[in-house]
This record gives sequence, structure tokens and C-alpha cells, in this order.
Amino acid sequence: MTPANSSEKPSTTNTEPSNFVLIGRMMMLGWKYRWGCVRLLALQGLLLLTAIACLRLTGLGIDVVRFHAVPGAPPPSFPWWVQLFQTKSPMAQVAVIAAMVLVFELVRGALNYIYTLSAGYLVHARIVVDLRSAVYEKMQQLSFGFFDSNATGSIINRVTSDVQSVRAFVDGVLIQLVILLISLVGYVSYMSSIHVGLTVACLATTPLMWVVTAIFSYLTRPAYDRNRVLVDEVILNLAEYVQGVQVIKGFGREREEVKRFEHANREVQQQQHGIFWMVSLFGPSIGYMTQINLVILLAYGGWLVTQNQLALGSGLVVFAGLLQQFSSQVANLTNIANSVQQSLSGARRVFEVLDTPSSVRESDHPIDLPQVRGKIELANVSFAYPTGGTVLRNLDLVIEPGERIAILGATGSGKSSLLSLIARFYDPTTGTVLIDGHDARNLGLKQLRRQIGIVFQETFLFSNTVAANIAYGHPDATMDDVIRAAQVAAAHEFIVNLPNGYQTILGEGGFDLSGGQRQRLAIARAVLLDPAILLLDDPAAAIDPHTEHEILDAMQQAMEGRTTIVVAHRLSTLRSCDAVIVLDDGEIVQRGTHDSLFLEEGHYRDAATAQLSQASLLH
Ligand SMILES: Nc1ncnc2c1ncn2[C@@H]1O[C@H](COP(=O)(O)OP(=O)(O)OP(=O)(O)O)[C@@H](O)[C@H]1O
Repeated sequence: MTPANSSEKPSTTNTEPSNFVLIGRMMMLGWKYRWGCVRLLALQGLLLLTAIACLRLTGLGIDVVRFHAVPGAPPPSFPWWVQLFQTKSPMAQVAVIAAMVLVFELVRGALNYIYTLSAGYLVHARIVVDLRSAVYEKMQQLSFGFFDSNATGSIINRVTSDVQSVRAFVDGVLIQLVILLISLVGYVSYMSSIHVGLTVACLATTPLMWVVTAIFSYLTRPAYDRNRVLVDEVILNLAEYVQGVQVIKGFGREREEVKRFEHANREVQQQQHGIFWMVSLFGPSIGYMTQINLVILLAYGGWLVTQNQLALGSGLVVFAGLLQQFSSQVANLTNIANSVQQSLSGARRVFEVLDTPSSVRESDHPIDLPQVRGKIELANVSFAYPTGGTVLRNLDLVIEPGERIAILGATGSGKSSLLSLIARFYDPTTGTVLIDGHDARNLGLKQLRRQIGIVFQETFLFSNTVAANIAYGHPDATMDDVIRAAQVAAAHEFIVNLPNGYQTILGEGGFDLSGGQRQRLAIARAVLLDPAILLLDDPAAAIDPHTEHEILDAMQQAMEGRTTIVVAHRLSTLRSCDAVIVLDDGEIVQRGTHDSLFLEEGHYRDAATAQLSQASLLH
């Protein structure tokens, strides 16, 4: 069996996937959206053709004017698609050419509009949404171990920003590279058809640009990796501030927190400054190299025109236009190289999540157990958290269906951990948890958890109505069911006094409840499931003795016929259970009924006596 602490940390410590592997996986991702990509490329192809046509027409216009204005100038060469107008008057020829340029520019505008819309839809409405859903869905399958091993900031950053970086590979790299390639082939072929020698001379700096780009890419990668980690830190600070705002304000630590946040923020700023510095240097360098091409064109091309070896309009001017377009495409290399590195950093982190195996695995052939009777056995169970040492040691325990067991133990003795193993939030490191005689690992996870009602020490409420919060595990429950569960948990009375009763919105931006009220909602949530097994992790911790009594009375009926394990410290709860086990440092040190344990020397009697003497002092 896999030890719990071996698996759910994303594989940053294992061998990292190579750039080739990451690029291959991102290409596969692009393949999923191939028809959307083909559409974009087709649009780019049309844009390229219309751009060349516009240039060709402009050059022709100049040659027509020159032929009729400059004596001895060579006659213009009409391409086949405008030869129809060759016989018209010079003014008519120029007018037709100008009108055609306008029409082509209009078509280009429309094509550009459709391209922007299509690219936006493909990237933001499909790729990002799909990828984010895949990462989020995967996180649902990962066990608690994953969340223990990864900081909140890193998890949030992976779902938001890193996913964006991966999609940037599709629109910022893959599509752009193909566009670049199509454009280069298109422009270079056309330039060669005008003058091969001039083309070779003008493109002499291109290999150098590729080399500079490759060096830039290589140098920026570590900076982008580091950037992701620093941004994780900023998000973590923010998340902790939101979660811990009460503590921060309670201890008057706002200033220090602001400083901590500023420090993290400044680190990102400084580090990003370094990246900007590299990008800023690279962009103009490439731009400068493309301008060298223009100088060569003017010198060599100008000479060819004076020698009548090249037409001025359809030769030199068209060439200059093509070179300009070519240069802007090559300059786009800066963005592509930048996007490649950002995407690789993001992809590594996104694929780490998608590839992380869940340490709590669903069995390939789960045993069908639609109705659990509620027998729980722990056979020589030991457990260690992924990030820590052993917290439960060699536990042996049998709980019969319908039995009520209380767990007593000092803080940190392993009570909550024991409950987590029964609900299969974690699997034991060694030993077996059996439900109705079956190894819990062989049962369907969902089926098992649906039959276990859990009340945690701290209750999380969703930003939704009171009714929806109670019906969280059973969204199809009727309002009557919800009210009945609330009555059992002694919550009905306070709920009907809320501003909108069961429809009052809770959670962030909504109505807040007291600790005791939240706990009662959690009990109602568990009771509504009508579970065979109830796990109550110290539900009375935040409730005053009077309310505790109310809840205990109300729950007696609900507990009837269910196996209940309750972490408890109050004597009243301990007494009401069939048996009590006492945990000390992860080991069961005592077990028995309240009466038998009270007679024994030990932990239980000490705790019970302390409570009794406290109570007598109060009376
Ligand atoms: N997610 C976790 N990752 C690593 N260690 C953990 C985790 N949760 C708990 N522990 C450690 O496991 C030990 C047992 O914790 P557990 O919460 O089970 O104790 P407990 O008896 O329920 O304590 P309390 O009465 O304070 O709730 C403690 O030492 C605790 O620090």
C-alpha cells in the first residue's frame, strides 16, 4: 500500500518534465481545438493575400503614373486580374486601382474583425474555461493530502493565472508561429518573384534574429519560473489576510500584515522588472536588425531601379512594403519567445496538478454497498500525515452497528485524524479500516461518504441560503426534510427568526451566524443525509451547556439505530454513549463505559473528576 505521505505533493521534487514533453502536451491540447485553429489560420491566409494584393495595386498605380509622367520610363506590368483595365485612359486606370485598394482594405477590415472575434471566442470562451474546469475537477478528486501539501496561494494561482499561461501557448505561440511561417513563405516567395538577389540581400540578417531569439528564450525561462512562485506568495498573503482578518485586527497587526504583503509584492515587482528589462532590450534589438534590411533595400534596390533592372512602383515600392510586413512579423518573434517561456512555466504547474495521483484512490471495481449497516473496525491502524510524523499508532477497535462511541483525549492526541480515516479523507499508512466487514478502500468513495454524516469542529457555510446549506449533501431534499433536520438539530427556532428565515443568504457578503448556530446548521446538514454512520467532531465545543443539552436531547432520536462516533469532553455526552475510548498521543490507552472507566485510575477519571469539581464549585 502507498504510504499517505508519498503521493500528493505535485511533482516539483521529482524529475521535472522536459520542455519538449511540455510542448508536446500543449500541442496535444491545441489539437483538441484544431478546427478553431484552422479557422483562424484560414482567416490569416486571406489577410495575407489581401495585403499582398493591396501592395501590388499601389505599386501598379505608381508605375502607371510614372510611365505617363516621366518620358522613357518603363511601361507598367499589369497582373492578370487587372489586365481588363489596361486599355483605359491613364486617369481611369488610376481611379480603378484606387477603388480596388479601398475595396481590399474594407475586406481586410472585415476579416480582421472576424479574426479578433474568433480568436477571442476560441481562447477565452473555450480553452481557458475547459482547462480551468479540468484543473478544478481534478482538485475535487484529490484527497486532503494534496491540500495539506500545497499552499493556498499556489493552488489559486494554478487555477487562475497558470491556466491563462497555458492557453497563451495556443494563441500566443502555436497560432502565431504558423501565421509567421505562412507569412514568411508568402512574403519571401513574392519578394523572390520580384528579384531573387534583392530578396537574399534583404533577408541576410534573419538567421541572426533567430539566434538572438533562441538565446533570449533560454535566458528568460528561470525568471518566469521564479515569477510564478513569487506570485503564489502574494496570493497566499492575500488569502491569509481574508481568512485571518479577525485575528489580525484582534491583535492589531494590520501594519505588519501590510508590510508583509508589500514585501511580497515588491519582490514580484523587482523580479518582474528584471523580466521587463530583458524583454525591453530584446524587442528593440530585433526591431533594429529589421531596419538594417531596409537600408540594404534602399542601397541595392535603388541602384537596380536606376539601372532599369527593377520597376519603381511594382518593384522597389512593393518590395519595401513587403519587407515592412515581413519585419513586423519577424518582430513578433519577441512576443512569441516571451509567450513560450510563460507558457512553459504555467504548463509545468498546471500539468503537475492534472498528473498528481490521488492518494485516496477509487477502487477499479468497488463493492456495491447501497445500504451500510454501520459496523466499523480498525485493524492495527497507524497513520501519518503527508507533511508530518505518525499521529495514530496500532489502533484496534470494533464498533457494532448502532453503537455510540465517544472519544476523549488531549488536544493533538489524534481524535480528528481517527474520524478522517473512517470517512476516507486519508487512507491509513498501515492497517485497515473496515466498514461492514469490507476494506474501506474497496468501497465506492461517493457511496461510502453519502452514508456518513460528518460534523467538523469548524463549520464551513457556503454563500447560499440557510436551506441550501442544510441540504448541501442532498440538494433534492424537500423543504419539509430541511425543516425536520433543523428541528432535530435544535436550529429551527433561530432560523425562523433570521431576516428571511430559511431563505436568508449566509456566508461571504451575507448574514453571519454565531459559532453555536453554525454548529447546529452543520448537525442539521449531517442529519438530513439520514446516514448509517454519524461522525461528530466535538460538536459542543462552541455551544453553551444549556444549548448542548438541547442538542443532545434532540439528537438522541436521530442517533437511534446509527453508529455514532463523537469526540467529546463534556461528561454529559460521555455518559450518554455506550462506550468511551481514550486516546493519548495516537494510542488507545483506555476503553470501557463511563461507569467502568470512572472506577479505573487514569486519564478518564482525572478528566471526569476535574469536570465534576468544577461543576460543584459553580453551584
Ligand atoms: N493536515 C495535517 N497535516 C499534518 N499534521 C496534522 C494535520 N492535521 C493534524 N495534524 C497533526 O496530527 C496530530 C493529531 O491531530 P488531530 O487534529 O487529529 O488531534 P485532535 O486530538 O483532534 O486535536 P484537537 O482536540 O485539538 O482537535 C497533531 O499533532 C496535529 O498537529
